[in-house]
Amino acid sequence: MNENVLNRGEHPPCGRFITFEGIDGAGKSSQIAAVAALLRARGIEVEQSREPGGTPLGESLRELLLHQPMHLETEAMLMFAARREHLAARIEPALAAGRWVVCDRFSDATFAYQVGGRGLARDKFEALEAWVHPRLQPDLTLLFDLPPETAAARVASAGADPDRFERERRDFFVRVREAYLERARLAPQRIRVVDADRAPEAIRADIERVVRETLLP
Ligand SMILES: Nc1ncnc2c1ncn2[C@@H]1O[C@H](COP(=O)(O)OP(=O)(O)O)[C@@H](O)[C@H]1O
Ligand SMILES: Cc1cn([C@H]2C[C@H](O)[C@@H](COP(=O)(O)OP(=O)(O)O)O2)c(=O)[nH]c1=O
Repeated sequence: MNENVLNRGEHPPCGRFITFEGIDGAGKSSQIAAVAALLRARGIEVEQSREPGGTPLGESLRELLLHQPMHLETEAMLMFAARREHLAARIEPALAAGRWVVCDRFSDATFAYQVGGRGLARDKFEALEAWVHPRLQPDLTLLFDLPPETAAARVASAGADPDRFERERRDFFVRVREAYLERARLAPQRIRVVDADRAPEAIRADIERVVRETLLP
């Protein structure tokens, strides 16, 4: 038998999936670009995306989610509807083709914001997660952790019009932060807590080290 055929068949291409999480103002955005640049410099093909969003339909749902008042369960289902589309149209095809996906938020955000922050029943979250991605989880999640006061000051000094989530009070973000940390305790191998209450350079060095140690040969 032809050796090339055997070698090709043994290892189908499969990219890695990295997500970034944290309360609003944690400082994810610029660090995502840095991680994507680090990977590209290694010759890895990277797709950068975000949730809610990442597809034309997902971006339309994002507009509604960020600005339109709605029932909590509607909010949770629309987050997962956008995610279903994102998985089908972008994440799964990219990973299957060997590309890496670097994404600003995924289901840990629904656990933190809708379950932790707003009080969605856990079994409803678990049912939606099991429906939309029964097997897939990120290979690595970087959780940017910092006090809500610091994050709120950053959001305020950025000066943009706050959306429906950014307008929430301190106690909401205290609960969101606690729910993220709870999820990290449940999945310590996958979710790495990053101290985000530091200068951007220190955070960047930390997350580049974690990405190197966990995912790069
Ligand atoms: N480590 C940091 N220290 C101080 N300010 C920061 C830091 N990281 C980001 N910022 C600023 O805080 C604001 C929110 O950052 P951003 O990356 O948009 O957060 P996120 O995407 O997590 O909501 C921006 O104005 C950004 O310039
Ligand atoms: C993905 C996701 C986001 N969100 C919220 C968190 C954020 O406040 C908002 C948008 O996230 P994000 O894109 O991080 O906002 P920004 O770029 O303005 O920092 O959506 C949820 O409540 N549940 C979810 O499942």
